[in-house]
Amino acid sequence: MPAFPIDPAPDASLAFLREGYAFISNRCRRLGSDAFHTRLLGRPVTCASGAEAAQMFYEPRRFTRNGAMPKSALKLLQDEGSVATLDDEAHRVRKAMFLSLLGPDRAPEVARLATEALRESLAAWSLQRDERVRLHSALHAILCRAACAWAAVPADAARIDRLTHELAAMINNAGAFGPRNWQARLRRKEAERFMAGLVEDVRAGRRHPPEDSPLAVIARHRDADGRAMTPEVCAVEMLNILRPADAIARFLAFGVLAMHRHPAARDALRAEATPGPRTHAFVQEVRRFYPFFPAVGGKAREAFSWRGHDFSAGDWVILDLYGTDHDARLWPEPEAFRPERFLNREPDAYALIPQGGGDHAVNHRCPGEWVTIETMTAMLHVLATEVAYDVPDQDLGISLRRMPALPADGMVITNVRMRT
Ligand code: HEM
Repeated sequence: MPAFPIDPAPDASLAFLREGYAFISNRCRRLGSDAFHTRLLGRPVTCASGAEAAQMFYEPRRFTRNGAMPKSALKLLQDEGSVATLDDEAHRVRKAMFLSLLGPDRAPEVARLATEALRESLAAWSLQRDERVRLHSALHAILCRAACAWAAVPADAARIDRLTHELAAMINNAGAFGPRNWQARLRRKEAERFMAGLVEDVRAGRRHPPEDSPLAVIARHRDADGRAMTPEVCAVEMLNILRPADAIARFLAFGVLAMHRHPAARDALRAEATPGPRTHAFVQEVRRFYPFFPAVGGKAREAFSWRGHDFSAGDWVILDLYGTDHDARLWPEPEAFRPERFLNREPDAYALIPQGGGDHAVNHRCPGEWVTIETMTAMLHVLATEVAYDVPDQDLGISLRRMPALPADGMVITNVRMRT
């Protein structure tokens, strides 16, 4: 007998699309349980929510990501051979490479490049006051430029423009099936060919990026078996470093929306001459409050028990990221935007999980978390303190059915002025 309640619907796929980010937590509430059994895409699955579920899910080596995501989404978001598809020693060694590139000591460098690029754009926008700036796409282009500079990817304005569109298509169409997904995959192939060519140039001595740049590190990395990655896998990992520019741009657009909706929270940022604890707390609350990845899936690698239910090897489990970040047991009044909850408090590794949970080195938790936090902190502080702007009439609504989510009109600002 299953230990958890069973969702009475024969297949919940349509309900998942209809309810989006709230799908798992709605059912957990209704069924009075932190986990339930259902079927998605015709396959049996256990969905689980909350910090204890995250602890169960992020037990090292318990789950693989292989077979846990539809192939159409995998092809756009990670692709074969990427760090996300590896397990055990192969994963540990590849992940260590990512952590050496993206860890806390490297994050300030990315934040500095991103902030410089932002300041340049702000100065340009302030000269054309009637310009409507759609912040999500504008910030994506800015971050893409900064990420290319940092990763040692040579790119002129046209190449950055193309790359920005290719990367955006990967994210926007990951949840789509059919022609839209195929088209995005074709664009991904173009980006991959370009990256693979750069890696071949480095290996042949035709190109000399800085020793500690992502391009150089990825080109010379040796996997657990002592072999270099193929140029194709190097290209996949280069995109894994560039593509999240879109993710950070989404969180920044949400951050600007939060400053607009909560002027007192924005004033707390303004009160800090340089980004300090209040700016940090604001960034953490943006990451907790606003939706990005709804959930993450894994397939059990061996049998284990949790809360009286026996899982078998091959069982499919989905962990509710968004619902855990809105769990009232962890976050009193979870639907209130309250940066103070993070003042002088570093969150538990299984409670705040917009980028996964547990230990970065031994499981699949996002290695880009430090870069995300540091970049958001620096850029939101600039947006709060160095410029003023108007937020014209627009649809600022966020549909929890649209994955990945965004304010409906992309967060438009106008009349950008430099603050003296
Ligand atoms: C808003 C920003 C971001 C969000 C919401 C986000 C979210 C996530 C999530 C949910 C995972 C999967 C965790 C799991 O499978 O358990 C992940 C993995 C990953 N992320 Fe991020 N991410 C962000 C930024 C970044 C950045 C800036 C980078 C790199 C520059 C990055 C690179 C990766 C990589 C390489 C993985 C796979 C790690 C592995 O399998 O071990 N992400 N991210």
